[in-house]
Amino acid sequence: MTSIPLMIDLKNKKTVVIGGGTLAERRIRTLLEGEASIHVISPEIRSTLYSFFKQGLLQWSEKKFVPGDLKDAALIIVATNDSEINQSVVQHAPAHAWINAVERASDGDVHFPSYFKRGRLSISVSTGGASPTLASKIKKQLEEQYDDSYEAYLDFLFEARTLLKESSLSHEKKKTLLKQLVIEDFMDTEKQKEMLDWLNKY
Ligand SMILES: C[C@@]1(CC(=O)O)C2=NC(=C\c3[nH]c(c(CCC(=O)O)c3CC(=O)O)Cc3[nH]c(c(CC(=O)O)c3CCC(=O)O)/C=C3\N/C(=C\2)[C@@H](CCC(=O)O)[C@]3(C)CC(=O)O)/[C@H]1CCC(=O)O
Ligand SMILES: NC(=O)c1ccc[n+]([C@@H]2O[C@H](COP(=O)([O-])OP(=O)(O)OC[C@H]3O[C@@H](n4cnc5c(N)ncnc54)[C@H](O)[C@@H]3O)[C@@H](O)[C@H]2O)c1
Repeated sequence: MTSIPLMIDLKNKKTVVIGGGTLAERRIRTLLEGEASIHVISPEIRSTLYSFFKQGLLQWSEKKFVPGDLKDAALIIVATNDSEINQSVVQHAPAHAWINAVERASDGDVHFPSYFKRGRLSISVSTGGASPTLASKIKKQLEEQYDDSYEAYLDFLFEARTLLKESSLSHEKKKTLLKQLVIEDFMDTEKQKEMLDWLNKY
């Protein structure tokens, strides 16, 4: 399988999760960050998922999977501990839907990478299924390199870039400044303020 990384906005997109165990919970935690509309189909669900259900964060149908459950799904997470059921879900998935198959990734077409966020900065790591453990290890190393301070720095870069785009500065000057913002030491909040004040004049 050849995959490409893609950032996706799942807000209000119908996501059907078949199964309510450990793996379903891991996927649902990620999906909740993306504000997806989540519908869990499973005769039993873990207590954490039950509390999400009680808080109104997801819908839950307390029953076994039937093919009609997949109607209108944009994304389907196949996460039961029964291989035959998992295969049946994949077989009945509508052609338009994306599938994440936790038991055997190659049965689906979407992978979940290891990732972390620092505000607007997202860093994700995938090993193409070779070693999720290595992906997790690399992520931890990058988490140290790109620490919490990057959140504020990214907010600054966003604001500065927005001001630059709207400014009357020449195209060449804009290009030079965009490069300088990441080459020079603009992690310093004093320097950030000076730059924003300067940009606000143009
Ligand atoms: C990153 C992370 C995100 C997450 O799952 O949320 C993730 N797996 C994590 C952990 C982990 N998973 C497994 C172990 C046990 C040790 C080992 O095997 O190494 C550990 C280690 C642990 O638990 O710490 C076992 C395992 N994983 C997969 C299979 C099935 C298969 O290979 O087909 C099996 C065997 C199942 C079995 O035993 O039967 C498949 C996948 N796991 C993926 C992601 C996708 C590929 C990512 C990549 O390309 O690197 C993919 C394809 C799933 C998908 O996206 O659909 C998360 C790290 C969280 C973090 O960031 O800390
Ligand atoms: N991708 C990964 O990283 C990874 C890691 C470990 C395990 N796995 C695989 O993921 C699968 C799920 O593991 P788990 O630990 O979440 O299992 P689990 O036992 O915690 O949960 C299984 C869930 O499936 C539900 N279920 C069973 N039959 C069903 C049916 N007919 N319809 C709807 N729901 C049904 C159960 O009610 C339960 O909620 C296993 O097959 C395992 O091999 C994947």
